[in-house]
Amino acid sequence: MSQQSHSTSSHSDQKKQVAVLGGGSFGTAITKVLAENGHTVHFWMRDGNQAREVAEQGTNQRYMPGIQLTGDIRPTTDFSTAVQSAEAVFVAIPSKAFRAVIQQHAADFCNDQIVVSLTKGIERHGFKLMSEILQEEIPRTRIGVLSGPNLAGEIVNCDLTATVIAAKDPDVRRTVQGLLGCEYFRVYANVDIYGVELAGALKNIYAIVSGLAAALDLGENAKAMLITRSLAEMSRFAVSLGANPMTFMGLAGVGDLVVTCTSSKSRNYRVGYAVGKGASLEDAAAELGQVAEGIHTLQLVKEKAEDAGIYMPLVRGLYEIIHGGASIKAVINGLMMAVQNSDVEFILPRTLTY
Ligand SMILES: NC(=O)C1=CN([C@@H]2O[C@H](COP(=O)(O)OP(=O)(O)OC[C@H]3O[C@@H](n4cnc5c(N)ncnc54)[C@H](OP(=O)(O)O)[C@@H]3O)[C@@H](O)[C@H]2O)C=CC1
Ligand SMILES: O=C(CO)COP(=O)(O)O
Repeated sequence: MSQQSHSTSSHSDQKKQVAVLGGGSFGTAITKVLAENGHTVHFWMRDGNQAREVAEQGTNQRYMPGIQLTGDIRPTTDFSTAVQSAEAVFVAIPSKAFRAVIQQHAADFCNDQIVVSLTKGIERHGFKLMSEILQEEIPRTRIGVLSGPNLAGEIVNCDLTATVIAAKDPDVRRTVQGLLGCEYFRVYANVDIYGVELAGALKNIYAIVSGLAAALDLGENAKAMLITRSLAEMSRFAVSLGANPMTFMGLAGVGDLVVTCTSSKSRNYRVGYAVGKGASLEDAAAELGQVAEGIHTLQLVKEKAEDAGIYMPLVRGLYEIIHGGASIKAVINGLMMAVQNSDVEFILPRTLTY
């Protein structure tokens, strides 16, 4: 579907003041949806030149070349101006900078303000998810997480997309559905914040694995095996950390895993593909010029899984290839020749098969 200029009507007729933090690909995509739904969007970014370009040209050429932004978008580098009057704040800052940005500006948020993380990553210290950082830094606010199969490059073309808002507070869920929902963007609700958020972060690792497999042209059966075993592995990990396994059956789980493991539009997939073709991780990441959260998440999840004794052969195999200098062929052979195991371990527990 090609790019369209949309005069969409949001599910709610009320036009609101909202804020988006982060001027990258996803911040731009969500800003576009919100503005097309008629809301006033205070769009915060740190780069003054970029803010000027959005204000004067209605474009963000660095992150979304060729995309025209329309509606009441107010780009700013002034954080306080951005969040002050916003009913809801959407945060699209990469996980590495997430806490620093929120902490520095914590005083600018209002009591009971809705703050929604769009970020799919994990903080190194303490293995914290972004909603946990929000809870620690701005506990006065009402917190949500938005995650799902949401390639920014498709959303800006108004291609049909669904996502998940996870929040404990039903008013947060309803408000976000009202703000974002339109004929090309559908928002489903969940209460399992931890599961939804963890799914979004974990799938980035498996997108790298799938990109790597695609570079080796392993075949269609292998693709299906990899995606399905990725789902088994990520849900095993998440459940042992307290998430609801059923969340992984939804858009934030299977949905996001499928889109990022099958599309070269995913940056994590592209990193894996480049490594599979012989590039170093550093060169692959530099070539991308945008964030690929899976690179950092891989290391954290590998360490966490080892500490907690969680069986994660794909994570370990990818880590050995990327950081341990293991040959891809040897890792694949090790995975295929590992002890025969059960398919769905929630039905037939893994240990019973030995
Ligand atoms: N793109 C996508 O399809 C999707 C992305 N996400 C998630 O959204 C999050 C953001 O990703 P995305 O927008 O794609 O990333 P991009 O790489 O496209 O952009 C990153 C943005 O973050 C800004 N940024 C980085 N560090 C700081 C900082 N210290 N202070 C202020 N701004 C900062 C960058 O600013 P600058 O240009 O000045 O460096 C840039 O605007 C990630 O966690 C990603 O996983 C989720 C769903 C879909
Ligand atoms: O999360 C995404 C799609 O849902 C975007 O994936 P990448 O960060 O790999 O581009």
